[in-house]
Amino acid sequence: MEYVILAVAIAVVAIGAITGFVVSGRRRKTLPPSPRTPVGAPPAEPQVGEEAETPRDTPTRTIEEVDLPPGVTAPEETVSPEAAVAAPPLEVPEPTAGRLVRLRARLSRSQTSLGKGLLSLLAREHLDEDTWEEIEDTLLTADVGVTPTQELVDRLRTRVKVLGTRTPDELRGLLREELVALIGTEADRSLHSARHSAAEAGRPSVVLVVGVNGVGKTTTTGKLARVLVADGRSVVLGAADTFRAAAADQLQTWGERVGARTVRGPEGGDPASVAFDAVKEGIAEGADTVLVDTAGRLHTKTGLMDELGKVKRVVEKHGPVDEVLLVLDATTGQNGLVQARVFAEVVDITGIVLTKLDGTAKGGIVIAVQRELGVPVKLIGLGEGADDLAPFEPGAFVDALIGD
Ligand SMILES: Nc1nc2c(ncn2[C@@H]2O[C@H](COP(=O)(O)OP(=O)(O)OP(=O)(O)O)[C@@H](O)[C@H]2O)c(=O)[nH]1
Repeated sequence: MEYVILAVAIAVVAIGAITGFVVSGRRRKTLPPSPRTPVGAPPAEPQVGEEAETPRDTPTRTIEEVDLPPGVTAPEETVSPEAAVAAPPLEVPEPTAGRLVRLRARLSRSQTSLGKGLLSLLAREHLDEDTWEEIEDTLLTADVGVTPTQELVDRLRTRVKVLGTRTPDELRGLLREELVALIGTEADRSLHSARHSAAEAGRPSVVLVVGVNGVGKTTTTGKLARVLVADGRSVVLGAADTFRAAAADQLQTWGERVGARTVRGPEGGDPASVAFDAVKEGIAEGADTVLVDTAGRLHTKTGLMDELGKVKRVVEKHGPVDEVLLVLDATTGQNGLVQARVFAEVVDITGIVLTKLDGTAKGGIVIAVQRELGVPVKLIGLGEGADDLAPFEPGAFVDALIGD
């Protein structure tokens, strides 16, 4: 019996010893001591379980740059840590109502030459032929245009005669009425920027922004996004100016400031396809308005003008374009009218944006360009600031010119 107990005890001890050896052997295999490489010796082969070193010759990639393995899709709501930290707070643009009144001082050059010039001439005691000619010259110099100038002078002559003696207030009232009538109060100057009804698939309004190089198209598109956001619209921007490298970045920056997504394409890519994609994105997002900035083009270059027609046709595959805004630089005078004519032959212009009215004494271009195209001025640019684009109101504009 004692032998049996002894044999069992020996067997237990032997099994324990064998098991302990195997486990510790496994541990050793799992965590081998990291071999130190002697100086000058070739680097040792990496061992199983060692941390792989970052290769020194390849730049570090961010998480966005690393492709997912096939079959794995990225989660929808992934926000990169950088975006979460760096995203600047969204700006709240100023309301658009009364913007022109706020910016009236910016028309100072036109105020002095057109508004004050006319008032002081009309205030002369004797309104002889020479004075009427001076009035005419003042209007022509301010780019009012020949026919509208003639109409205005004829009406003023008649009314001043009827009036007899004139006080400064009466004169101001008279001039105001006639200038407002010349600009016109009947036209619809609102921008079609609301979503279409469910009957029209609830698609967004589409606004194309066109014009020659450097008139301020891209900045106007950016400012217009702010105008629309200020009025409660949601906006998608289309950077179809693939011609000028910086234009898409510029537009995207404008958009980011007010939370509007910018759809862009490769540099030098097909503008029509960017415009098409922007509208598609606007539909997918359920946006109110899609604003498409197009490349500046010389109105004398037939190929580029044809391309603009194509942009419009391609966008129309989603449905009719609601607005085509022609941006004109008010400081270019008669040249602006020539541009307007050529653009109107290629696309149906629905509204005019006159930029840089702060830098000219030729505020009369508002009247001339409307006459030229038979299309209303809808917005005016009065400076380089983000909220220096104002919806155009004839009464407020004339008040700014002649003082109220
Ligand atoms: N003073 C003043 N400057 C303006 C106004 N609108 C635009 N600008 C300036 O005009 C310059 C040209 O503007 P952009 O928007 O780059 O012109 P663009 O028409 O897009 O140019 P392209 O892409 O070359 O066709 C910029 O310096 C703007 O700040 C305005 O109402 N007043």
